[in-house]
Amino acid sequence: MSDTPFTSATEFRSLLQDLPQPDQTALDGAAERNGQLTKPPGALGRLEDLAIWYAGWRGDARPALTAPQVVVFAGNHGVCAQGVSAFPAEVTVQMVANFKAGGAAINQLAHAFGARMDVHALDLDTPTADFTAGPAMSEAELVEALTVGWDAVDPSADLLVTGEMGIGNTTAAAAITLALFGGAAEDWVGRGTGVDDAGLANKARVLAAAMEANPSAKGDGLEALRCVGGREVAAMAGAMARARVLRIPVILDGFICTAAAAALDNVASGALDHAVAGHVSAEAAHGALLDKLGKSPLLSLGMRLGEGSGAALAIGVLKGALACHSGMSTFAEAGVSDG
Ligand SMILES: Cc1cc2ncn([C@H]3O[C@H](COP(=O)(O)O)[C@@H](O)[C@H]3O)c2cc1C
Ligand SMILES: O=C(O)c1cccnc1
Repeated sequence: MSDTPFTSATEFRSLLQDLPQPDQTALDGAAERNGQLTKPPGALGRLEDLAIWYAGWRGDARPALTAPQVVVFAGNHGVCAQGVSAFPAEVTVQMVANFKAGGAAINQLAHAFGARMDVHALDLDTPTADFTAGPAMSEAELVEALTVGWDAVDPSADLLVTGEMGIGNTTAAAAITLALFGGAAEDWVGRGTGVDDAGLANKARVLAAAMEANPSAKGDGLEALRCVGGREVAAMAGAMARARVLRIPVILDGFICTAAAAALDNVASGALDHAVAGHVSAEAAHGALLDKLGKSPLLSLGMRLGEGSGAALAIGVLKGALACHSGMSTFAEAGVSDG
């Protein structure tokens, strides 16, 4: 039995209307400390903003980052019947076994940056319905997936990365972004695991059919998650919302993770204030999506993997920012002239 504070999409929606804010005293204290550290003002660039942002959410002007959590959610997609991926759907369950055995990129990156990693496979034997014909999920299925995500967050974590594995999910993510931001299907599709030009055109066709079959997805984050998303995508949204309630900062990963985040932002503007963009992936529309959300990526490495991999790398950047912020001496402590 979960003690999740929502049992319906409506309750989840209203929970998002009343989210905690960062601690102003910690923000002020961190900004003041930042101004006293032994470096020219602003010389650590965005690392300074990152450290102050993190301090605000943690309620501590001089915080440490010692317990990052990476959670990878996996789901299967009925829309794979439309030939949207370069890989077969059985890769999803095979990769879950690989995650559990420690053999995937995200295992290595989580380990490299000192993060605990958890894997949650969501009903892999029952793919969501093909959303070119109607909603991918019922409301009960959506709530179940949001709940898995909500419950996956360790309350004692001090940073969250959500990752995903789900063959077909760049199509689901593109359908969510098309539903929320409009434009042409071609604006939001990308090559995912590596489809060719014909595959790209097919994905655009699938998106057009998805919008036709799911009018309620347009302009509504939760309906978009339900109708054209997927279980692992909804679970990421649930986990990010839980992190906000616990004031655990989040690093966003690639296109799919950011599409899940966009659904939350659509329901409640400001719902992503506790999140930074870890990287911009090579998936065609990720940069545009980050622009829509007003997020500037920390890294740009041409990655297009998902699994939380780009965000996991950015844990290193945030750790560096906090090592400087919390560990450096002030001008007074070091006896350095402050100009
Ligand atoms: C071996 C393998 C490992 C992966 N890890 C993440 N993805 C990524 O690729 C999938 C999305 O691309 P598409 O929409 O084209 O299917 C997702 O599972 C995503 O996490 C992988 C894909 C493969 C093949
Ligand atoms: O941007 C991503 O997260 C991504 C891109 C391609 C394939 N899988 C994930």
